[in-house]
Amino acid sequence: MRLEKFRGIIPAFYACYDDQGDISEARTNALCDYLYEKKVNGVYVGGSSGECIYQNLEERKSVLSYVANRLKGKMTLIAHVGAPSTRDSIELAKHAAALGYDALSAIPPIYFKLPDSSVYKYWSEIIEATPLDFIIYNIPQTTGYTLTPSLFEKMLANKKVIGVKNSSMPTMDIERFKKVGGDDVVVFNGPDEQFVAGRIMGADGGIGGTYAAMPELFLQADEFLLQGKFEDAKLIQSQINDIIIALCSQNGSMYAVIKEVLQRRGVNVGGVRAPLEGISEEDKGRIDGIVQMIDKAIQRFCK
Ligand SMILES: CC(=O)N[C@H](C=O)[C@@H](O)[C@H](O)[C@H](O)CO
Ligand SMILES: CC(=O)C(=O)O
Repeated sequence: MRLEKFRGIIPAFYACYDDQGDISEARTNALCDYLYEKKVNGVYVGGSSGECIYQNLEERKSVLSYVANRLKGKMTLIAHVGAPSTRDSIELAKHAAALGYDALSAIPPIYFKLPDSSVYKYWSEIIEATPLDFIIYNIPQTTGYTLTPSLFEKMLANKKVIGVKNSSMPTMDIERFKKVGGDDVVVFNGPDEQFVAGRIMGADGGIGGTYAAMPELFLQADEFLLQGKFEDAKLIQSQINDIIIALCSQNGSMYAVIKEVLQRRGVNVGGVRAPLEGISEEDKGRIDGIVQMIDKAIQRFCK
């Protein structure tokens, strides 16, 4: 029951900037409202997609506040509080707890290659700082650190650890983490390109960086799985993957392209922060095509 709210489709929330590149409360609210309207199950705030790595502590705190003010009580709120130092991570964690977030999450320490003992200590100190539940974020391709089932098991001895958001590519990792944790933990699929496979291998839900560009399609994929319509789920995943490949094939970074897609879908969240690159003139025309792909897929699959 306690874990029931950590299921379904949980978009990773994007950084919302004004035209000067500062965090925008109004644009953050607009993204909140759009996602609420789409009936997603929750949001994951301040992760990779939130450009957390390019924001200072005050900025990250204000984003957490704006989202909680707008969405608290309307959907599940997960705060990503991973930061370079344990000290800053704890400060973010306490802020999220005071705002009433449903759970915390954090990547392992980055930059220095630290041993498992340091990773364990880092996560444990964040967890001890607040009463909130905690979701480990395993994303080896960006952090360079791979969570093993044995460290996961060790972390699970702490009852506040409720699961893992797994972004490694093998779907077998999802199956292994689920095996270690059983029904008492939630495992989220990370790679959006294999959402359907991840769910079949045992993921309870998904947290993803492209969900907000096309929430209708991920909600429908999840629905097909719940109904046992695997052929339909496979078809929609294939269509989603064509769209993700297009999102990643422009001059601008994937997030810049997604923000332009959102703009065309009626939500202005500004651009991306450097060193992420913005879209080019040539990208603009091609992004029209991506929006058409999304619209066509919605027409085809979503009733
Ligand atoms: C490496 C990375 O950022 N992974 C995200 C989180 O798991 C995904 O949601 C991707 O944004 C998505 O799968 C697109 O490649
Ligand atoms: C899932 C994802 O992209 C994030 O961490 O924000």
